[in-house]
Amino acid sequence: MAPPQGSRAPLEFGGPLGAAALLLLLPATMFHLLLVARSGPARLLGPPPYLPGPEALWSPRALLLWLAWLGLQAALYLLPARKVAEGQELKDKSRLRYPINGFQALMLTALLVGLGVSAGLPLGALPEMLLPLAFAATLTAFIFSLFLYVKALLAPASALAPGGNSGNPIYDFFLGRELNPRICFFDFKYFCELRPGLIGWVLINLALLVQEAELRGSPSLAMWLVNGFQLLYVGDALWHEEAVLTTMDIIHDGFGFMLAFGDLAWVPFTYSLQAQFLLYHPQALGLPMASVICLINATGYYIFRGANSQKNTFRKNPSDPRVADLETIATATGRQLLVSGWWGMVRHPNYLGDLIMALAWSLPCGVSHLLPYFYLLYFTALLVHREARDERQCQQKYGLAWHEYCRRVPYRIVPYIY
Ligand SMILES: NC(=O)C1=CN([C@@H]2O[C@H](COP(=O)(O)OP(=O)(O)OC[C@H]3O[C@@H](n4cnc5c(N)ncnc54)[C@H](OP(=O)(O)O)[C@@H]3O)[C@@H](O)[C@H]2O)C=CC1
Ligand SMILES: CC(C)CCC[C@@H](C)[C@H]1CC=C2C3=C(CC[C@@]21C)[C@@]1(C)CC[C@H](O)C(C)(C)[C@@H]1CC3
Repeated sequence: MAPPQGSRAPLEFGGPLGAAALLLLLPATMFHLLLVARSGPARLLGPPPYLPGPEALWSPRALLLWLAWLGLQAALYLLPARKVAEGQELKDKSRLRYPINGFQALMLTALLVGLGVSAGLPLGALPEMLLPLAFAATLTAFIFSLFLYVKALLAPASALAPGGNSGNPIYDFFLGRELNPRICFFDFKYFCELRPGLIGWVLINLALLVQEAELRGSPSLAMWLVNGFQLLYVGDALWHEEAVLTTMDIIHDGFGFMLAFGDLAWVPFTYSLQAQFLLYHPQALGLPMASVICLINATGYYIFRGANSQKNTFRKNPSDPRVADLETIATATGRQLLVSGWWGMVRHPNYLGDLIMALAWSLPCGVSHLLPYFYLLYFTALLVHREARDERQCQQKYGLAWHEYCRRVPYRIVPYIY
């Protein structure tokens, strides 16, 4: 059994108490949002319209459907991949290998859903099952996180994450102990981060669009925009799948309840909130306003993609002609930091682009309700917190060079503001 490691790593999320609170608060928030989105007043800050009884949450059919979805995505993950990528170097100097077939999984899922619909599959009935499906996903996340916690007890010390090994079971269960839990080639964290939740999110959006068409004759322009923007975001993530290997979640965070619940339940059931809201609260959106919103989304996407691609290209090969002319700072680790281009504008240009897109996803829902702006509010808090965590890690990793970078690029996310 591996001894607890990293016990001196500073505790995050308010330590064990904070983690215990989040274990309850996160699922409660998700169910609150699901209930409020379909209620008339749709008040984000008001009480839920009713408290669902066990019969509204528990459905063997929904559980079966959810397990079948996970099974389908796992089977698609195991299909031959166009490429196998290597991850970052680990503590023991080894590198893990990852299949790059996420976009293929998205396409095959679309094909299967298309075939299902033409054979009579009632996709428009899915929105009625969101509550029991979310319950099944939450249950799965709890059980799966328990499995991950136990599995980590048998893992060698070198396989453990820097955080998540405090010795406090609740905290470690929440944060995740093992960095890259796997069975053979099947990497649980990498699979969950990009497949069932992200693809599930766009499928739920599509089902909401189909139900709107069934109810009102055709989908509204607002619904088309939300579906289109979020499909672009998910398609982009899967097209650039390899880039996820350099994100904080894969490199630094253990795999525990936070990510398991986040990936499997939170993403599909709360990120589809705008489409859920639109189904029950139709919005009239004119073409001029729709064009402005498209422009906002395109600007956000341009910054998000430009920044992420620039960093990934640079990390893979600093002499790549696309980044070779950029100014850099040398660090004691041998790695360099970009100090011009996107990364010379603010220290997290990719977060800025992501936030601008988040705004564009909410605007089609109008300004009469706060609820569709939940994603923007939550995401701002998540990214501000994430930026602070990354800042601490970079300070540790790069020391003086990081200070120099912060001096040269003083703003974190929004130029001249933050
Ligand atoms: N939709 C959602 O719910 C979420 C989306 N995201 C998105 O995921 C993406 C990845 O985010 P995340 O993993 O948090 O962070 P980043 O992709 O920004 O990665 C941060 C790392 O980048 C490297 N880095 C920082 N500054 C520089 C520089 N100047 N030059 C070169 N490398 C630098 C450092 O790692 P090193 O030096 O070791 O390479 C640092 O640890 C973002 O676009 C974010 O918006 C994130 C969370 C949730
Ligand atoms: C439930 C908690 C409050 C927090 C859970 C956070 C997770 C939902 C997010 C942590 C990092 C994420 C990323 C994406 C989705 C959300 C989670 C899992 C991402 C896959 C979205 C698509 C992007 O293009 C990306 C850059 C690949 C993202 C990577 C981080």
